Amino acid sequence: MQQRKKIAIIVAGGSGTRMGAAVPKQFLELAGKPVLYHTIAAFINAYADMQVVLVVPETHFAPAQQVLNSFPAPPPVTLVKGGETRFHSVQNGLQQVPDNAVVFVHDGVRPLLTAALVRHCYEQTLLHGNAIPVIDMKDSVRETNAAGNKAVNREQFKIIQTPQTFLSEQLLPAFALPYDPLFTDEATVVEKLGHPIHLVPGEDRNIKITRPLDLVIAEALLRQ
Ligand SMILES: Nc1ccn([C@@H]2O[C@H](COP(=O)(O)OP(=O)(O)OP(=O)(O)O)[C@@H](O)[C@H]2O)c(=O)n1
Ligand SMILES: C[C@](O)(CO)[C@H](O)COP(=O)(O)O
Repeated sequence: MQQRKKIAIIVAGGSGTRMGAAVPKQFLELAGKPVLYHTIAAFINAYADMQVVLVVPETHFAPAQQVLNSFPAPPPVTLVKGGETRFHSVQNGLQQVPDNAVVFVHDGVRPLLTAALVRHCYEQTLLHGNAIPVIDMKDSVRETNAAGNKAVNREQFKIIQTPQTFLSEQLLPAFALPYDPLFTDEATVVEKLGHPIHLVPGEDRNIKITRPLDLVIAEALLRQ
């Protein structure tokens, strides 16, 4: 199968409101290194020819550069400024993407993904055009509405993770669409252009660090 350029857009342009820390959560320490260090390392360890586009708030270029300087060798990373929402941060990152690439879009605050997941997403994208990692729901689920609530069959639902991975010819035109607040991930945007979305198994450990408890869980998982 023909190989393609590999570009990881790591979105870390948020402010971490729900974490409530003094600095955005992507710069907090996790097992002795910033969260972002672990995330970048997972991608560059997956493929020798991986190129990373790191999207950070314009106000945080200096701490982002410090993270990059802490690698044993300079990593292949381009810094790009974040946007108003996650969608706009992805749009900014996409400006660095060449044609004929496989593009991974990953939350900077999911530092525990494995290189195996990155490689599986790449291979599945070559076969299916995209690959979206998902895990099963563990809890019971109810739908709420104005009238009250009702149980739903959880087998019909999946929890969506990143890296959401696409051929560049699917992702680039999709992000020319006007912003819609329902675009909470890339699959939703690409689906809007009519592309079927190919789900692949995600990883339980690939949590999104959102609140203080998530950092405690991530630390425990890293020390396993
Ligand atoms: N304008 C934005 C908003 C979010 N993100 C990134 O998208 C990922 C997932 O977003 P989320 O967990 O919601 O991060 P925050 O927006 O920082 O958190 P909060 O919603 O609590 O403020 C994070 O890596 C975050 O940095 C981004 O690049 N640009
Ligand atoms: C992209 C994502 O991580 C998939 O689960 C999620 O949609 C991000 O949501 P957030 O509201 O930006 O945290």
